[in-house]
This record gives sequence, structure tokens and C-alpha cells, in this order.
Amino acid sequence: MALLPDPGWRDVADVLILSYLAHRLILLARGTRAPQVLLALAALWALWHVARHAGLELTAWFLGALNALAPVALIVVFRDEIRDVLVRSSPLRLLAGRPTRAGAIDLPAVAEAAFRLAASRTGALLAFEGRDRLDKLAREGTRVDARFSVPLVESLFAKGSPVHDGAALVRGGRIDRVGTFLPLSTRDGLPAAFGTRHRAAVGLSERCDAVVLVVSEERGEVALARDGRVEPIASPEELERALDASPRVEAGAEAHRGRAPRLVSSAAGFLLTTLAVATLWALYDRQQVARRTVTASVNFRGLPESLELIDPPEAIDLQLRGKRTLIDGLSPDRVTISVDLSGAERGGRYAIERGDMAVELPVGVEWSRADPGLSVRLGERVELTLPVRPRLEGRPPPGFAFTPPRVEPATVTVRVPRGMEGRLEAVETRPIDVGELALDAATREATVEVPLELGRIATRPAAGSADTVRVTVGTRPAAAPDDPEAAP
Ligand SMILES: Nc1ncnc2c1ncn2[C@@H]1O[C@H](COP(=O)(O)OP(=O)(O)OP(=O)(O)O)[C@@H](O)[C@H]1O
Repeated sequence: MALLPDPGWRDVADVLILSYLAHRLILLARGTRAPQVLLALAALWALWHVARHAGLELTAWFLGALNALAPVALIVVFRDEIRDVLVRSSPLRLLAGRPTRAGAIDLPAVAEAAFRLAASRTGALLAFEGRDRLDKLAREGTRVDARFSVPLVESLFAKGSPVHDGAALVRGGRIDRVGTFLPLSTRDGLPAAFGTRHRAAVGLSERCDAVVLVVSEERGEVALARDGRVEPIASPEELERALDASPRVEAGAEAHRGRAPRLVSSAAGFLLTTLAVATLWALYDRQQVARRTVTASVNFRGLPESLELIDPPEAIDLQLRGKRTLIDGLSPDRVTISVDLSGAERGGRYAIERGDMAVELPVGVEWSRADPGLSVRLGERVELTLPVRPRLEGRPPPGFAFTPPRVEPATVTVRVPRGMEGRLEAVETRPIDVGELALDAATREATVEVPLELGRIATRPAAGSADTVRVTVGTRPAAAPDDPEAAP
């Protein structure tokens, strides 16, 4: 079996289409928990296989049951993402256009808004969602779902705004909800100046990977909370840098890398995905595709009138490749090879090319190699007139012996390749089973029409010469009862 499968155009198309879909799914899943969950499921699946191969029956059974539940678990874990894709964006986005998750945060706009709010001593709280969803942690609030912009943020947190209390939730470059209530930190040792706004920022960043921006109403300061720590931010540039460096606000950073690098990273991502899919395809192919060698009978056609075949091969070995179910259930006599000899012009040895062979196979099975390669020898045709020799099988009835059989016509003309004339003395008939002959009671004779047994040298009769003969078989009483000819 070849180490590397040899793919057809359908396999290449299969790999490319699947790679494209997988690449789009990866773009959509970026910034979600999908990679961790899929990794966990893959580990579970791998463990299950290890347990099965190691013969750990109980563990394998338990892991198998968990694996069977995996599709349900996927739907439950990703219900929010599935809902988002179905409700917020057209499913066609999976096939084309920008994926939802790559929605970019306008970092300069965030920095400008934060410092304008600080300058006007307007308190604000903005939670940037990371890989962890904030739906359960940031409660209540009013749905906005608007693109992030400086005037929008300023008006939302302005003192007269009905939604200025609470936190705004930023998801994938958009303000998703405002006026949400964040969990407060209960930690001791936070600075005395920290009121509930700062405690809410710390509280959320302790519970998930969100980055929370706080603008202090009292002191007009800007700070960022992540992983339960608060760092003061002195300038818009520092804020931009801090957010850009945060892998959790990756979607935002992507917008600033410019179009060309994004294309390059997207192309590299696609290449990597294709590589992974091609590897998976190769593994799958090795499991699904079977190879088998069968001995197939060969028929020759199109032999020019002036030529004859010398010792043609009756069967050759073919290597077959196809779906395991088809290959395993294939009966070798369903495989026939027809070789076109119409291109031969004179005697000699001919190597038969793949294009000259028509191999009849069930759909979905391919033949890859005739082993050993097929070649035939052709000789110029000569005609030979030879006596016909009837072949009798069986014995005469007890007490009788055969009279010499009569053949009509007594000779036939056959075609043989030049040089083979000396190897034939007579042409035999197909065997005649004398036990089956209904001998005429009066004459004790029977006449049968029987085909000639043309062999490997004389493969066909000459034009106008019969290919069947009439053979008359007769019996006579045996000379003596103990005649060995008549013995049973
Ligand atoms: N759990 C919470 N979730 C979201 N926002 C909250 C929460 N608790 C308080 N806030 C916001 O913080 C405001 C109160 O700020 P407070 O003065 O207590 O905090 P602070 O940390 O001292 O902030 P500042 O420096 O702006 O005064 C509330 O009006 C509300 O808008």
C-alpha cells in the first residue's frame, strides 16, 4: 500500500471546500470559548481511543458515553454564539463577507472618549468582552447594539442620560448594552478612594477575562482593570497601547494593522487550515480506501486481419483502489479487461498502454496498475488446413466398443501466426460426452454437432471454414466379454 494516497480532482475539491468552511468557522469562533471547548472534546476523544486500545473496558465505556453526549454539549455551550449567528447576522456570512467576531474596536475613538469624559468629570464604566461571555455577569441594562463612537459614548454617560448609571458592555467593536450592573469586588485592601464604580470594575475583571475601563467622576482619572488589578492610565496614547497589547481586545487591534497584513495573516491562516484538513483527509482516506489485487480475464479485439496473437495471456493482475465496502464485496469475475489491438501493423512484441485497455469496473473503483505490465506478441497470419480430431469422453455401454468416429467436414482451415505451423497437427473438438448420447437402437449410432476447440495457437477458423463439425459416434459388440475395451 502506498504511504501517500494519490488524490483525484474530487479529493482536491473536497479538501479546498472543507478548508474554506473551516477557515470561516475559525474566524467566527475567534475570541470565543470555542477553541478551548473543542480542545477539551478532542482530548476526551483521544483518551477514549487510548482506553479502547488499552482494553480498559469500563473507562472506555464511560468516555464513549461522554463522547456520545458531545454534540449536545456543543449546542448547550455555544447556544449564545449560535443564536448570535442566526439572529444578528445572516448565515451567508459563514460563506462570505466579514465574520461578526472580527468586528474591530476603534481604539483611538475609545481613548478619545475616555479622556473627554474624564476632562468633563463624567463618570463612566466600559467593559470590553474577551473570550468569556458577559451575558451572565453583566446583568440587566438596555440593549443598544450600536457601533462604538465618541459622541455616542459621551451622550450615553452624560449626567442627564437615563442610562448613565451602570456599565456599558462592548462586544466586537459595538456597544451591546448600557446601564448594566456588574458584580462588585469583595476584596479587602483596595484603595480607600475606590467607590462602587471601581469595585464593580475590579469585581468583573476578577471573574472573567474582560478588560474594564473606568472614568472617575470625582477625580477625572482614567484607569483599566484586568485580572483583578487596576492600573491608572495617564494619556490617550497609553490607553490605546494598553488596549492594543491586550490579546482580549484582539479584534480591535486587528483594525489597526491595516488591510495588507490582515490579508497576509488571513492567507496564512487559510494555508494552515488547508494543511490540517489535507492531513485529516489523508488519514480518513487510508481508513476508507482499500486496495486489492485481482486476476482479471483479458479479451482482445480489433486484431487486424493480417495478424495473429501468439500465446496471448488469458488473465492479468490488476491493482484496484476504491471505497472499502465496494472493494471488499467485489467479485473478480466482474472485472474484465478488453484490449484494443487495432493499432498493430506488423508482427512483433507490443507493450499495451493504459489507453489501449478498457477495464470494466463498478462505479467508484479505479484500477491503478497491471502487474506485471501487459505485452502481447503478434505474428503474421498464415492459413493451415488440418484434420479434425474428435475428443470422446466416457466409455461405451458394457459389452460394446466404439467404432472409429466419422467427422464431417474431416478437415478445417485455421489461422495461425507464422512460425507456429509446425506446432499443430490437428484441431480438436470440444469434448463429447458419450454417456449422454442417445444411440439409435437400430444403427447404434448418434450424430452430434460440436464446436472446434480452438486453442492458444489457432485462435479462429479461416474465413469460410466451419467452426463446428458433425461427429458420428457408433458402437459395435465387443469382440469378447473380457475385452478390456468394454470393461466398466
Ligand atoms: N455594580 C455596579 N455596576 C455598574 N455600575 C455601578 C455599580 N455600582 C456602582 N456603579 C456606578 O458607579 C456609580 C457610583 O460611583 P461611586 O462614586 O460610588 O464610585 P467611585 O468608584 O468612587 O467612582 P467615582 O470616582 O466616579 O466617584 C453609580 O452611580 C453607578 O453608575
